[in-house]
Amino acid sequence: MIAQEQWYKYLQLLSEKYPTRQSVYAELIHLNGVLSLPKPTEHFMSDLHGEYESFFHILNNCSGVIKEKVDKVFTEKMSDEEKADFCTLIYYPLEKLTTLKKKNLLSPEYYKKTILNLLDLSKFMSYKYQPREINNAIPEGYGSIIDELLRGRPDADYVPRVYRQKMLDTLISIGSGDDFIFAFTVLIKRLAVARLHIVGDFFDRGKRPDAILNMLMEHHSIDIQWGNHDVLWMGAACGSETCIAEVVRITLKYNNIEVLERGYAISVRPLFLFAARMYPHDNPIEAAQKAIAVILFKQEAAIIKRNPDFAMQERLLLHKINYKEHFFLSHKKEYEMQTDYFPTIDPSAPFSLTEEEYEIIRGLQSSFIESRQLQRHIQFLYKKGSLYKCYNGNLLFHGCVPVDDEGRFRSIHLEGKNYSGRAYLDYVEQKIRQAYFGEKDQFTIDFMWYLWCGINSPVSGREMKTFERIFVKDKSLWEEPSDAYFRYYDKDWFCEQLLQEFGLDPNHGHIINGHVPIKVKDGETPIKAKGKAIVIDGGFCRAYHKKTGIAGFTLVSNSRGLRLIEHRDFTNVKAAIMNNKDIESVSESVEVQSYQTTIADTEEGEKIQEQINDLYHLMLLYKNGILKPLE
Ligand SMILES: O=P(O)(O)OC[C@H]1O[C@](O)(COP(=O)(O)O)[C@@H](O)[C@@H]1O
Ligand SMILES: [Mn+2]
Repeated sequence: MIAQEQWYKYLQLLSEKYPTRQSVYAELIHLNGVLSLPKPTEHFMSDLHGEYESFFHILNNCSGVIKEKVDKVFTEKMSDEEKADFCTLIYYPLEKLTTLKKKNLLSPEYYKKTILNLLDLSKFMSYKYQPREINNAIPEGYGSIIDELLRGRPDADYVPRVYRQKMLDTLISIGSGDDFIFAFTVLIKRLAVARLHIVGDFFDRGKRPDAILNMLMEHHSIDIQWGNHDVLWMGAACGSETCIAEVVRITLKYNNIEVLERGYAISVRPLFLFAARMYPHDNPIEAAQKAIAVILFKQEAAIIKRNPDFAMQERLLLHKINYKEHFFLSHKKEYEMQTDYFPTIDPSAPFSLTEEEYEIIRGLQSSFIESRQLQRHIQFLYKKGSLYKCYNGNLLFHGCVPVDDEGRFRSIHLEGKNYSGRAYLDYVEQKIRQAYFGEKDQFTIDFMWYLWCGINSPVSGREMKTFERIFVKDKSLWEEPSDAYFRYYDKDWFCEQLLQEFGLDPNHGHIINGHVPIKVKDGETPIKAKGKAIVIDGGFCRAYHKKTGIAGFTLVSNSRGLRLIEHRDFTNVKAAIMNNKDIESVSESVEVQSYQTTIADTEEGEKIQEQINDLYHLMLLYKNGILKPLE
């Protein structure tokens, strides 16, 4: 009864928005039309790892999709060179126009020809959008004119052509050609990719994660699934000293101090000064790396000791170094070390931080907490991000869902309770949010570090061996045991079980992961379990190109199915602008449907269907005189 009253109240409210019969009819007709449009295109990428330049280009060329469309529309009209030139204009309009201006090549004819071409391309690409959406995709201020132009080609042979011709001539003669070209290029990019999903790992290894985030903060439609490197930086921004030490260590390892100092105004000078005194024989970067690594392992020990639930006692390591005879003792075996010089470790109390080490980490901690730019970026990750996402029938997450050796969801004991499967991921997500927005108790902050490197962490799924990788020569100790998940995601039944666990259709859904670089050069394929799972870590970052043999993937989901685009190496943005040098990309179908998916099949479609139902009932209330419409 109550529910019915509430619904009636809701319909009354709705009648304020649609006060007349005509307005209800119009909206019903519109929404039913929308349901039949093809599903908008989604792009998925992961593991960007600070690789700003190539990602910047890929975002501008929409993973190669713009070139494909240009090839289709202008096959006969343009030479290959002209097409490449036109594409560069769309990718980098401001830079391209400036170059042309310098060469005195910007004539009224150029503007006219270019705007007409942009118009043709926009029209071709807007077929699957409703007019309202196209309008929303046009940058503010240009809406009505671009909309008018899109309705018909100014040189077409029918009545309104004179009118449109005049519009075009005027906008060129008053000098707004540049503005319109720019607006068209924005529109084209928005039409090409209706939704962008980034399946984790923005940070570390590459030079400019900060620039990537700045760029994505302007994106019109994006969601993010956090990766282990993201959670590490989120933990650092929450003030976890251990996460901070690890962030600083990785940044130094890749010689990326600029990200901290210029990008985030976090000074590493005190650490460098301290390290130079402690390790006078090393170069400054190496000294600082060692100094921060020792701080890191001391702090990790404190976390491990106070959190038995993490079951990481095996990762207490500093007491296993024999400081006199210079070896590392593991399972009763002696291993040679990279260094025997540990001036900040007292062998009788190896886990204790020195006064100076305390000071350094405290100093870094306040810089991380006070960095406005870092906090802005982390808030963006929280706002647009989540641990996993169910979107249009697919399941997106960076790493894994912990399972046992038989592939059954493993039960994880934390804070006095057991969690498994989806409930475990929900618990983890809630903790990640609590660490930033809720009560910052010790466990919650420690857990952020655990999520970075623990075997039960859904974003890691590995037991990391950072200490061994830095200090022990024998690489057999570098191997990182990983969750059985990574052995099972190639099995159909396993993927089906996982999709079901998340309430998705096991026959049509896909699992989309990042995290594990796919060694394409060794014949490995990102397509697992006949396409039920797709692992899209193609190694955007340069440091990993050798490992994968390529330079990243984009997975594309459109109304006809799924395809995977494999990107090749990229020179740089300057060459792209000056010589029209695009990233080479090869595309492969993953799944081709005989039917076309429409908006009715998507999540947005479900919402629209609900709106239609409500409007239909409002219409009945008007018809039966229960509510009185305005005449
Ligand atoms: O290749 P690097 O930068 O030395 O890092 C190696 C470490 O990074 C990790 O691969 C984690 O990073 P990813 O999430 O990018 O795989 C660890 O498993 C490993 O210990
Ligand atoms: Mn990862």
